Amino acid sequence: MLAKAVPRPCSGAGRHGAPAARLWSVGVAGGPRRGGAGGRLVAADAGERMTGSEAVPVVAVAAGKQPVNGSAMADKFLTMCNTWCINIFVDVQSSKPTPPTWSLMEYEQQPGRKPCTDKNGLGIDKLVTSTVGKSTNVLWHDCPIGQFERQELLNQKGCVVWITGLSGSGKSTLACALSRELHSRGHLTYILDGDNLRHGLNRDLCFEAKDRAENIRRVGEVAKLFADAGLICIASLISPYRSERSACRKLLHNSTFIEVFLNVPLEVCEARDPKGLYKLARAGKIKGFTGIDDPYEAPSDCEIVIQCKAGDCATPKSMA
Ligand SMILES: Nc1ncnc2c1ncn2[C@@H]1O[C@H](COP(=O)(O)OS(=O)(=O)O)[C@@H](OP(=O)(O)O)[C@H]1O
Ligand SMILES: Nc1ncnc2c1ncn2[C@@H]1O[C@H](COP(=O)(O)OP(=O)(O)O)[C@@H](O)[C@H]1O
Repeated sequence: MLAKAVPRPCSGAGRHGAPAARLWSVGVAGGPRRGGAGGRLVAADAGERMTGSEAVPVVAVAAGKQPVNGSAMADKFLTMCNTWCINIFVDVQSSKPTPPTWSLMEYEQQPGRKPCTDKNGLGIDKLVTSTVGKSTNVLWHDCPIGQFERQELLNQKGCVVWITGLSGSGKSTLACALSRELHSRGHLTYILDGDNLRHGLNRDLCFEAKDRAENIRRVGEVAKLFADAGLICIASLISPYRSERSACRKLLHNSTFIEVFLNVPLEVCEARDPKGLYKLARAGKIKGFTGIDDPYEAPSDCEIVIQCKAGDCATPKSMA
């Protein structure tokens, strides 16, 4: 269990006699991998400044204008970072009776990274924001618990298995079989099924080319998050366009995107037609149906091809 926050002076308090600012330093229990504060929580009104070099490695810098509760802040970070040290410096005008609420500006956790200090040495850096797509002034917030730690916890490597193929080719069936197989071997998986996602996240999209492209892009981004979470993410959607599939691949590290082409001829899919959609498409009641009057670009360089001809189709279990 994590220790409750016990306010007490931090290690650097009183050494420098810097008068202008009050400082809140919160040290969180050091962990085995990264070294740190020595396994004890310290949440202290230090009474004066302390520089990063005096403390355990500085990993966070914070500043703000509202009142803060040091213990709550420490608790919050204990929850977040219970495996190694995190120090948070909040600069306070000494005239104010209570320290301010912090707002995380920047943190660093990698050895050798430059500590966050401003020219006054208050441990406050300039905000570095960027423009990403249509979002301006956005800042990436990181957390010391990353993919590596999650993967260690789960004892597996996060990755994406991307199943592409015509409607009726067996994508969902294969995704379920694979999930079941991996689950039985103790692996955590999650399926992102095109049809299912169109009931929620992608309900605003239709089957026009630009909407399909957006559909694939979103699923790629979500799949990336699941892989980052340490899961084996199985994405199963038609994803008919090569360029969009390739863009999804680029979102992930090498070898963590496994593209599986369920190569089932249109005639076989059409003969199966479990939802009667091919029939409707042939009757002109569904426009732009993949394989009928909308393109499917077969992968040319995917990791796995599962060939399935009429009357010669492996069982989903053996495919998995
Ligand atoms: N016009 C058209 N073309 C193809 N498919 C259609 C269409 N309209 C509806 N459906 C149903 O939607 C499912 C495909 O959704 P996806 O999100 O996988 O498609 S895509 O990747 O955006 O192309 C697909 O599910 P699956 O049969 O599981 O592939 C169909 O049930
Ligand atoms: N390996 C297989 N062999 C024979 N039939 C299959 C196989 N995989 C799936 N099917 C059948 O094909 C139909 C379409 O499967 P489904 O998984 O819904 O495809 P998709 O998700 O690509 O539309 C279903 O009726 C399913 O039972």
